[in-house]
Amino acid sequence: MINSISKIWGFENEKVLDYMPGSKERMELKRALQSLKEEVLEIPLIIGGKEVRTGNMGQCIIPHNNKKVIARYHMAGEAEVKMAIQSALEAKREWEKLHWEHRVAIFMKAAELASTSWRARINAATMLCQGKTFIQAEIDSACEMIDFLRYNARCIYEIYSEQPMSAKGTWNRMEYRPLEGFVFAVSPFNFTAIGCNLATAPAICGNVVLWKPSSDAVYSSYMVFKLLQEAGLPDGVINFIPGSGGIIGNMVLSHESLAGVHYTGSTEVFRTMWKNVANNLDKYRTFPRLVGETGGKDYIFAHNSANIDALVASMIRGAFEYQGQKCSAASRAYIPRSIWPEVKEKLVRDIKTIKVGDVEDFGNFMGAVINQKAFNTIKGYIDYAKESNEAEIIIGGNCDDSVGYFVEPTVIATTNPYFKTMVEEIFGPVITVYVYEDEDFEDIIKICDKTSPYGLTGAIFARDRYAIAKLEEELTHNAGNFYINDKPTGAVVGQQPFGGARASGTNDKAGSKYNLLRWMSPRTIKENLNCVTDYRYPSNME
Ligand SMILES: NC(=O)c1ccc[n+]([C@@H]2O[C@H](COP(=O)([O-])OP(=O)(O)OC[C@H]3O[C@@H](n4cnc5c(N)ncnc54)[C@H](O)[C@@H]3O)[C@@H](O)[C@H]2O)c1
Ligand SMILES: N[C@@H](CCC=O)C(=O)O
Repeated sequence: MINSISKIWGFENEKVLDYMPGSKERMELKRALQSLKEEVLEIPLIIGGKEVRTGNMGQCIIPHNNKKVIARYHMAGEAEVKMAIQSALEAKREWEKLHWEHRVAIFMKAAELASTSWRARINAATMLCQGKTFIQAEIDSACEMIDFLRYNARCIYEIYSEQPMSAKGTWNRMEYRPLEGFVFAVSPFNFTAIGCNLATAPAICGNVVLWKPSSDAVYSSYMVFKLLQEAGLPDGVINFIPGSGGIIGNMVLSHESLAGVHYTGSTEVFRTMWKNVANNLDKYRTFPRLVGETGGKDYIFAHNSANIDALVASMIRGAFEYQGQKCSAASRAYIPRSIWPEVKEKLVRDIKTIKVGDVEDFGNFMGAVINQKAFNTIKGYIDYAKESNEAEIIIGGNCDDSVGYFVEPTVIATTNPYFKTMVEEIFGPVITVYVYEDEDFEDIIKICDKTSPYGLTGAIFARDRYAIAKLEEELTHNAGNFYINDKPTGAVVGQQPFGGARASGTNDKAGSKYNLLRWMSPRTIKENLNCVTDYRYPSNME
């Protein structure tokens, strides 16, 4: 329908299903888990819609059952990267001309599939591949992914509807062109939804994409890719190229047609990519857009007026859900001395009840961490605290990688507000508490602000409104997502646009208009309806 302007109506977040015993969703999920484990999948690259096999293989294992291989995947090398760029640029010709309604319809269809017939399979894949409990998979690979797809469609409609004013005798229009070239989407292991959004947000704007998923999330990312194909994504619009980040990154970032990087992952890798782009700057046809959402050292700051039960529940959920492997995870806390004894007692009492184990047992609150490297890093931080005379382990601290990469939920208390585990991102189930004297409240806010280089999420707990106002004002720049009397995790698409600044990234707010605008290059078109036919001004006329 070329001669129409379609409206995309309101947006509602996908409902989080509760998986009660005996429920339909629980039975479907159990069946999907069983069926996925029965085969060892062989995952090809997908370039121009065709399966490509290189024979250079990686493997996908289950984090909580680390001898169990669920897939082997082919890794891209130089030839495949070249092929993927060529196929993307070929697909671009038709894709960018396709009327936006047809483009958007594909992603709305993908959301519908993810909400219905694909829900159990993608959630099961996320549980096995990334070690998520059913509820953590549900909020990620079902709800957040569906929300990203639907909300982006809605935002496209709103952006395209924004048109400039026109003075009498002229007609001004804004055309929201896709970028010239291709976009490189590079995703982290920890959210299936983020991988989907990194690849599809530029594509919904009319761009073509090379998608390199994390080696620890190839399995679930491949399922997402198959879902997009079923939804009707044309060949070559997104090309799926798992493999080594360094090898693929170096080749892609030095290509003249690189138009943008859509990245989520560690700060260190984003810095490497940015430097790589800077070194290649003279080659590019256009300045590439660099969008990167990176690490965090997220905090909970309590005032002595805080509701202690709410504080404790948020510390536990914020620090230990998905084993602390969220960029938003609470990993440092500032607690006033006057309430610490009660906070500590309740924290220890509740953490003792946390069940850690195989995520297929729906009674477990936590599973294993993603891989051996992460296990070793997290254990290293815990060992460091155990050996320090500035810290003590309040609860937890044991690690066991014999069956899966299990780390107990761990609370460290330190006497040094700049202790290593108060500063560095750990990305595991470890939170460090600094107990401050109540009268030092204002000084400690300043310390909280400058302790870590990151600026992603932060949560404050207080009932005193002056304290809330003070914290909100003083901590303006150290969190892009700031929570009052809530945990610092669990942002919802359309409700709390997500992202942070400082070392946490470019803060382009994933799943929002701000992000989508980065994948568009607007063209302003002025048409004169009443042409000037004489160069002279009226005052020049004799
Ligand atoms: N701010 C956010 O929204 C957000 C969300 C999720 C995760 N994260 C961050 O991601 C990190 C955890 O994820 P991870 O362990 O998968 O991150 P990572 O940095 O190890 O990897 C991210 C991606 O970069 C790729 N990569 C590695 N080297 C590369 C190179 N030289 N060139 C191009 N690509 C390269 C990896 O293969 C992977 O696909 C944490 O730091 C976390 O805070 C941030
Ligand atoms: N958006 C997610 C975190 C994504 C990073 O890992 C949250 O708000 O918890």
